[in-house]
Amino acid sequence: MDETVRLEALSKTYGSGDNAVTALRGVTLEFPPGSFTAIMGPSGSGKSTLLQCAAGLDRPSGGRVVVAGTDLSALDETALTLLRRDRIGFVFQAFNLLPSLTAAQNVALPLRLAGTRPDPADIASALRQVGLEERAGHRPSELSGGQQQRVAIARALVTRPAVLFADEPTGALDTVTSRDLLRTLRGLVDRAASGGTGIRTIVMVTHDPVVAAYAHRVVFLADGRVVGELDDPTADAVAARMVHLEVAA
Ligand SMILES: Nc1ncnc2c1ncn2[C@@H]1O[C@H](COP(=O)(O)OP(=O)(O)OP(=O)(O)O)[C@@H](O)[C@H]1O
Repeated sequence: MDETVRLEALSKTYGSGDNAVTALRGVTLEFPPGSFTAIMGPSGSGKSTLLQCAAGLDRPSGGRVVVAGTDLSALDETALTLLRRDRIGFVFQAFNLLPSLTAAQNVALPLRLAGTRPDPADIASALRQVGLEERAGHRPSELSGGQQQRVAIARALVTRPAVLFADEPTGALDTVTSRDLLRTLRGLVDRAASGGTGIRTIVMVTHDPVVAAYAHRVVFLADGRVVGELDDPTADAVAARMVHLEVAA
């Protein structure tokens, strides 16, 4: 199956009449399997809105989102919930782990919620992918911030989603921990691209050029439009583009 995520002429307007705010204005993008893309742009440029619509958490006002061959706009709420559960992973700045559960139990949660009996081998595999198999029995309070975020990523991976969406996943982490986590994310995509199992596509929103430089490609948004792309980005090149965008905004 073609697992590419496609955004086709995506638009989003919040509110109506005098209060209407247009957040996206005809965004067309593709996120093919094996790609790790960072979305950047000035505050208010539409980054989070793009991620929410692409992940099926919010409905666009116009255009289409196609995830692994399925047009999200054609789905009712139940079908959309199932597709999100089975095909899409999310990681946010706040880790949202349940404090009373161990790392392994937190990772198993999406499977339990889906009514499946978790296979311990799958839980171990998800924790191994983020380098945390030794800490399976630890509760969040016994883990560092970076380790907690790794558990959140393992939890997103356990359902084997087609794509992982991440909104500022390193926002709450220090520099060293962020770097480790980003290497892990990049490694997951690169390993899958070279024939391994695991997550094949990551789309990540960030404000930080250093974070964006871990991606294969950076897409720049301004005022709800795609205004540029950079392949094999360096932090300096991303920062230079951002200065232009901030000045123009
Ligand atoms: N629920 C909402 N209701 C009304 N307007 C909204 C809503 N969510 C976002 N907006 C507006 O849509 C525009 C894009 O917002 P969005 O959060 O997508 O931008 P962003 O690039 O992620 O910003 P930031 O970098 O500050 O997080 C902004 O003008 C914002 O005020």
